[in-house]
Amino acid sequence: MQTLLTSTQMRLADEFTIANKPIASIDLMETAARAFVKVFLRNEFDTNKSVAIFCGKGNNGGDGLAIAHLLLNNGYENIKVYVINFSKKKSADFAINLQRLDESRCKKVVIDRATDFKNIKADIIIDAILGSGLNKALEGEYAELVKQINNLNKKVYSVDVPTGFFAEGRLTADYNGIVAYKTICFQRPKISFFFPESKLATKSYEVVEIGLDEDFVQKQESEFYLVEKKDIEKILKPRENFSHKGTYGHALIIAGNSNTMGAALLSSMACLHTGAGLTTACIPQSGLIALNATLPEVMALPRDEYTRIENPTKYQAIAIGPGLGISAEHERLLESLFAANLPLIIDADALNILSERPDLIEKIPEQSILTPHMKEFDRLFGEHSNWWDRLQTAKNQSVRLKIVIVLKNQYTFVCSPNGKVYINPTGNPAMAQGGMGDVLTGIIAAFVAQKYSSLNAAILACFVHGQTGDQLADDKFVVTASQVAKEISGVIKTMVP
Ligand SMILES: NC(=O)C1=CN([C@@H]2O[C@H](COP(=O)(O)OP(=O)(O)OC[C@H]3O[C@@H](n4cnc5c(N)ncnc54)[C@H](O)[C@@H]3O)[C@@H](O)[C@H]2O)[C@@H](O)CC1
Repeated sequence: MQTLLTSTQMRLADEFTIANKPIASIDLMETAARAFVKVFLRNEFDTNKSVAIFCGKGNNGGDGLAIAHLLLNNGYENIKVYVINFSKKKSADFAINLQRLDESRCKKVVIDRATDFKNIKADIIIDAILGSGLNKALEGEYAELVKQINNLNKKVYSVDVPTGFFAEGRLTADYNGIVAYKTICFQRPKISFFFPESKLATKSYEVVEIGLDEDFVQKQESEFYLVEKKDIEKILKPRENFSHKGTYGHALIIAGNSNTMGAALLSSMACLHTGAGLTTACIPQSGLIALNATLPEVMALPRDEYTRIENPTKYQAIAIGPGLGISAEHERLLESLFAANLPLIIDADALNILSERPDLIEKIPEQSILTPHMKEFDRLFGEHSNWWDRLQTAKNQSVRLKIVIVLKNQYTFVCSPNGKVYINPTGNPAMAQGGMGDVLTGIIAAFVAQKYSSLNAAILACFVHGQTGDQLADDKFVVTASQVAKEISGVIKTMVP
């Protein structure tokens, strides 16, 4: 897992590296600039293009000056640096790089006021005005300057973070910072990049290594971790010799209704392909033919309004909710499962039932896994106007109720009872289609059945679900839920030790 750091922690990592490694602060800045330029050159290899580099007077601006130098050395002839002189304060490394620039042949313009700034003819803009040192929203001259830069409608590359964008914390819809085409950020992605609001600030981002002390970075106390493929490979267990269906657990999927039987089929299909030893679908009579015709390996437990799950302990995982329908009978069924006090996987309509019965939320069995999307989450725990606040609530509720909350989005947040948030990096917009959540629920159920802990099951499921979608999206505009369910086993195979 990559530990994600706040801006303050990044500054500490910077100081620690300078104090403990044989590297001076100005050389660390040079390394960062070089790493930026490497990516920039890969994206914009045409040295005939003209580049305008806007530099503030802090270290972000210092990076910009070093980048100007490097681009000149890499054959870009048409480079112009705009020094934003709105404050007297300047950082020491900015001052060193400004002197270096003054000794070079690079063109430089000093901007004392936003109105000094006239039409810029450059093909590309590099934004190094303010970086992670941002301490308040842009206003006055900075806000005006940024507005003018955005109005140029040029391709903007931001250094480390778009000017005006908070690297962590609440993001509001009235964002007035730089709108970047790409942000090339240092050592770790910014926590804010995982929130949907970040699309107002940058279309994409790429992280570059700048030589900060990795051990120090990794050991920082953090609430946010980014899951990596190597973590998944470490958690996944191979199928053992002499094992049998009993080894891999029995999953029960309580799902489907007359008009939403597909949800039960998708969930069961995903559970099957993720390796549960046995899968039983608890569905209404009306779905039996469909189930038997499409998923012969899955057993049926026909459901009517009086159904209770007799002997729930015979299942190693019980998931409830996909396409279930909301009714008094289903409410009673959920309540009876809670009474058995076994961890459950709770999705879709089971979540909607809970949002109508706040008293039941208090009775969710510990170690259960809830898989809400944004709307389901807000129905359960209250309206939120931004993702930062929503995630804080998810974190707090996970700790309070001792449950795992899988808050679904392009980057899904897995909130654990230990207060940590594990961010899933896989998945893509081609997967934005009905049924995808049902598949995720089936995958989680299969991992729980195979005796992974609730947290690991959720982390594994989100990763392989997204990874399967990513592989399918390589040559597809849209990826359907059943395609993901069917391919999942092949993807897991590539990651099992
Ligand atoms: N690990 C690190 O921390 C490294 C950081 N580097 C660069 O250093 C940057 C951070 O540099 P600094 O801490 O000098 O800060 P910045 O260069 O981001 O900002 C400079 C100063 O602007 C002022 N300011 C903040 N918000 C403002 C606002 N809304 N309006 C007007 N002024 C405002 C603050 O006084 C701040 O110190 C990073 O983003 C990165 O580009 C790199 O040089 C190398 C390593």
